[in-house]
Amino acid sequence: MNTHATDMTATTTPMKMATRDVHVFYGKKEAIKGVDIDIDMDNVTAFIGPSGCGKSTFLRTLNRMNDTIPSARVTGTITLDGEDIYDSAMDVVQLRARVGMVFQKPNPFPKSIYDNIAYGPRIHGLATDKAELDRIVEKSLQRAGLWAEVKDRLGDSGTALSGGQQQRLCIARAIAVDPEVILMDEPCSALDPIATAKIEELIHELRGKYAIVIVTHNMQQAARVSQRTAFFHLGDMVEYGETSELFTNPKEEKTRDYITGRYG
Ligand SMILES: Nc1ncnc2c1ncn2[C@@H]1O[C@H](COP(=O)(O)OP(=O)(O)OP(=O)(O)O)[C@@H](O)[C@H]1O
Repeated sequence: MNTHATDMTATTTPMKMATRDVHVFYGKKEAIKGVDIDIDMDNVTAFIGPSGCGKSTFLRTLNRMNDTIPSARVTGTITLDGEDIYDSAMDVVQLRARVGMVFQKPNPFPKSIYDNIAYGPRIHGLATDKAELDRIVEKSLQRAGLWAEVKDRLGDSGTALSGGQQQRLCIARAIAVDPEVILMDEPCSALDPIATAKIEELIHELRGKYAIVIVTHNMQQAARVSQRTAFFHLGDMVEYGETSELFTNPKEEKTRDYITGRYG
């Protein structure tokens, strides 16, 4: 149990995901050491902390992406709307549609822009005909702020777009299967400042429609895009609370050291 975590239970916003005593091991190495966190629908949650502290590892537990790493083992409980996502009855493909993910490096499929978006709805049977699929593609690209730029070239390859556009395409692809949660693992680290600003703006617009969790190295970015921040250090979640509070009045010394740059 992490005794330092800020008590967020006093808030009235609905909890979408909750983790209790979550540990992650890579072989014998313990990368996450008992994390309890509640993630609500209405806020963007940022995970910050020094390199190697376990932010990405913990993020990946939230949609069982760690299942793809043979040495990784997760213990503890993680729920989505109260349902245990590690239960053997959980359909992992379905789970990853409900809890979508956007990676550090934009990774569009080597397919057309249209097919990048249509892929998920097709395999999940979300559209009954072509017109409906067209509507999903348009709506997803609209939501990701990309429609105006690509509407006349939907047949072009997704990989021919700029890096920032590719990342918005990946966000649109996640949105297309109607997720409840979107996990973003340093989504701007490969982007220039203008493309980064567009993604940050997009995160603002998506807030409330999806529960959003973002891992970022960049504290200014966490301060700009999130309302809740969790600070990780050496596999522990040291502090979790309102972003404005955590950055101006941290409760833990380790958090203070990190945000004031005293921690290398
Ligand atoms: N696939 C893996 N196999 C073994 N160890 C791993 C693996 N992935 C991560 N680790 C280790 O787990 C720890 C946490 O790594 P993780 O990538 O989650 O940290 P992070 O905070 O996201 O770091 P960064 O900010 O540098 O991306 C590190 O010690 C890392 O070396």
